[in-house]
Amino acid sequence: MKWHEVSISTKEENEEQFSIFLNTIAKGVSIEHSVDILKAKTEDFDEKFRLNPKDYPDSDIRILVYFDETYNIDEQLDKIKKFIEETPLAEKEEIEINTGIIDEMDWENEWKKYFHNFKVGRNFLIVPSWEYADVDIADSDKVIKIDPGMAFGTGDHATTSLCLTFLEDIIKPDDKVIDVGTGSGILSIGAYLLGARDIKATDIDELSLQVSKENFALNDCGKDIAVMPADLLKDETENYDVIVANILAHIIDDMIDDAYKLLNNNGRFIASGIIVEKRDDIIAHMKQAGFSITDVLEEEGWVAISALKVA
Ligand SMILES: C[S@@+](CC[C@H](N)C(=O)[O-])C[C@H]1O[C@@H](n2cnc3c(N)ncnc32)[C@H](O)[C@@H]1O
Repeated sequence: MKWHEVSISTKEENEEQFSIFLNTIAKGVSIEHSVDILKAKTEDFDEKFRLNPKDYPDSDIRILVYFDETYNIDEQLDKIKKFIEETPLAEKEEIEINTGIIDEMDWENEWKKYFHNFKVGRNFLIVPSWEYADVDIADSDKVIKIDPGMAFGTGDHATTSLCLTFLEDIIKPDDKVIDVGTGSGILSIGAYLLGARDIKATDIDELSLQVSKENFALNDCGKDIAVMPADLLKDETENYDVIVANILAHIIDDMIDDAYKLLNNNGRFIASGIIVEKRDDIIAHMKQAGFSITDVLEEEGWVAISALKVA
């Protein structure tokens, strides 16, 4: 099947608003950060960059939006333009939109060009499953094999790596953990490698649940991680030592009170996916719920918060 690809180049500050809106109208949305594109360009002399330099911004982000061929692309472009007109966005006049047609296989595999093994935190080594046989592994490496497919969570997005960094510091052997919005399952696998044993991975997205199960099997922890559909912590009844969630700020906001209720004393809520502009509101709500904020990390405009429940 052929696909319409719409590419939108814009400031990184606009990422959250665009991604929320575009996910409601398109079949697929992928966000490329200029740092990653430039890394790929210098590491691989990326062919695509040389073919289409104008598609690649020197700074900020490029959002790729996909509609299958049954869509009327002009109508979709009108919706995008209306959204831009009606939404307060940074440097609107600089937003650039291009369109093209591609084969399905292209966009399902496109991101693989940019995904190679890399280190996160002190000891995590993230390895794309298709590279595993060729990677040198040190004794100290905690290897997460991953094939995210179309789910979120290769580990190289700041929101994910900040969570892994926090998990490295806080997980204790046999901790009971819930990973809300598991995506590819990467955070649950990280928690497992750090010694957590009673782990639940949830998501509202069916595809993510399927992909995470595949990744748990790939990392030989399928038996130790329960996977289930759930909307945040709304129907959760068990108690946990660690709750980790990398979702957007307004969604994190909806789960703060439930997280506090469900955590054991001295338990931690690791919350990520928060743009820097929303940090203070989220921290204020966490404190109001009863949490002590012990650490806040920031990278590429994203914030992750480590909140402690003390009785
Ligand atoms: C940014 S991804 C994070 C994936 C992975 N945990 C990581 O850190 O890379 C957010 C995930 O949250 C899921 N999600 C969004 N809203 C949710 C909700 N209300 N309840 C549970 N999961 C949700 C999405 O489907 C997506 O898989």
